Amino acid sequence: MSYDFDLLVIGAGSGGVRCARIAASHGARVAIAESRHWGGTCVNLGCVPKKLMVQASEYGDMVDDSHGFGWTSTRGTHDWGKLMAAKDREITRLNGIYVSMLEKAGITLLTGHARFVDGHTVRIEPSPLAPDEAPRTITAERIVIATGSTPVKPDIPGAELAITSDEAFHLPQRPERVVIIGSGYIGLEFAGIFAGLGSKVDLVYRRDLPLRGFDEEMRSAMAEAIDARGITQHRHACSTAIAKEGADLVVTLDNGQRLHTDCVFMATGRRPKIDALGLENTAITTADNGRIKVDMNSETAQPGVYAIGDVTDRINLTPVAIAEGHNLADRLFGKGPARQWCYATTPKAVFFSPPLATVGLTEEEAARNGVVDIYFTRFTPMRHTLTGRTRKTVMKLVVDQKSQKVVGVHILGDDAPEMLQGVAIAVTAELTKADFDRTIGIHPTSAEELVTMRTRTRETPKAEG
Ligand SMILES: Cc1cc2nc3c(=O)[nH]c(=O)nc-3n(C[C@H](O)[C@H](O)[C@H](O)COP(=O)(O)OP(=O)(O)OC[C@H]3O[C@@H](n4cnc5c(N)ncnc54)[C@H](O)[C@@H]3O)c2cc1C
Ligand SMILES: NC(=O)c1ccc[n+]([C@@H]2O[C@H](COP(=O)([O-])OP(=O)(O)OC[C@H]3O[C@@H](n4cnc5c(N)ncnc54)[C@H](O)[C@@H]3O)[C@@H](O)[C@H]2O)c1
Repeated sequence: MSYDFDLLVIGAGSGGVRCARIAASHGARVAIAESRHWGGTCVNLGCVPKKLMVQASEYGDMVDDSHGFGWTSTRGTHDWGKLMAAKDREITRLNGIYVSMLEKAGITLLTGHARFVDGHTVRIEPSPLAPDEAPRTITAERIVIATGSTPVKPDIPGAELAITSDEAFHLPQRPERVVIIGSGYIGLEFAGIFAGLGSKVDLVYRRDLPLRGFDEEMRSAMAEAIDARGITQHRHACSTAIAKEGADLVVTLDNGQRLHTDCVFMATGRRPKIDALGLENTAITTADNGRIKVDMNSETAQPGVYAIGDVTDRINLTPVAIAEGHNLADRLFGKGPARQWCYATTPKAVFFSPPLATVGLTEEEAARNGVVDIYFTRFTPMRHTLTGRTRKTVMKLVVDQKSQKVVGVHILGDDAPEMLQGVAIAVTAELTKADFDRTIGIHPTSAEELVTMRTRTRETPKAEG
């Protein structure tokens, strides 16, 4: 049987674009379908605009901090419209780069919503990106689903009055008051953005500390950093309803509190995007949350159809989607060995101000494997000795006592993600505390603390069970 293409990729986000480009570089005839925006979530509604907004939110504090160094400038006011326009211009530029990069690679661009007709056939239907495009039917020997994920809101009365991160990138003006529900990545990052730009922020979450799943001690340090940023935390609280009262939105919490606000922001997670994908016309199976089930090779239950990135709900980060797409294309079309990655040491960063960056195991996870040596330090970074700002840097090395391997590194503080990328190489290479110790520091930096923590802070016994 002859097909129109060797490979059809559905979704031109982080994973799909890399998969298509690598497959084309191996000589495959490739098409890629995109229904909404070239570059996907990361470029349009995720990492890139978020990081630009985080950076925007840090200038006010920097102006204040400069006074400690003799400057006399004052903050002035922030122009939200100007920031949004600048961000949109940059995203439009990136959209163009993605399109030309794909075209230069000889990939056929199909603008529209893809829906499976069968395991080798897909119908491309008109979508917001191309409402007037005529529908087409495409066949491909292999198909990769890289359709990403989409925000979810809890099913409470008035949920339709709340926004998610999708809308937060296009608000016509900055809300003076924001209630953010959820204290994961998105909740914290936007709490930091709005607080830094001058909004009054209430952060509502269900547990005693933010960032479930992160190292407990770092979660506590983050809770202190959130306080230091002037954000009000409502712990052990769940929103039960949202209502409009006059000009205000009112969020009712299960502890009886009522929070008056201008904007309610649900940062309560995302779900895999499989809407109208026609999976029922294939043998593909999904889990309860819509995650497409795949095997170790990213292949679905439909032979020849694969899934990568957020739609598989494994590690939902851009570099992981890229790695999955690259590896799959190498395996399907490459001549040599496929490029491999170490997923166990995927570094992660939460772009709060200050940011938190982490690689490897938490203390709690490491203790399940055996006795752990902890090296912990908390200090005022040099800059803030003059600014007077209450902003600590916290660093933690988690060392497996028996092997002396550094199995986890956690940093909360200015530039933590920039510091951590290099350390992630050391953790991936399974280096020991002695390797850290024989590395000379760079002085004067915060990062030098990573190689100068001489005295063990404590020993954590092996966890039972
Ligand atoms: C607010 C926010 C901030 C984030 N910040 C970071 C960060 O700082 N660092 C980080 O590593 N990760 C971050 N992420 C996560 C990151 O964006 C995702 O993990 C990554 O984009 C996943 O890539 P993907 O290829 O799986 O899907 P996506 O990038 O979501 O791409 C999927 C594409 O498929 C298209 N599509 C969907 N269905 C169809 C269809 N039927 N037909 C055609 N096209 C379709 C979509 O329009 C989309 O363009 C962030 C996410 C959010 C929401
Ligand atoms: N810096 C980054 O790398 C970055 C930034 C943003 C997003 N992401 C990726 O995108 C994913 C999604 O981000 P996210 O912040 O939406 O998800 P998340 O899973 O990080 O956080 C969601 C939070 O909402 C809470 N929650 C869920 N249902 C709730 C409810 N009904 N009421 C109250 N709270 C509820 C959860 O307990 C959790 O703390 C992340 O897991 C991450 O993989 C990464």
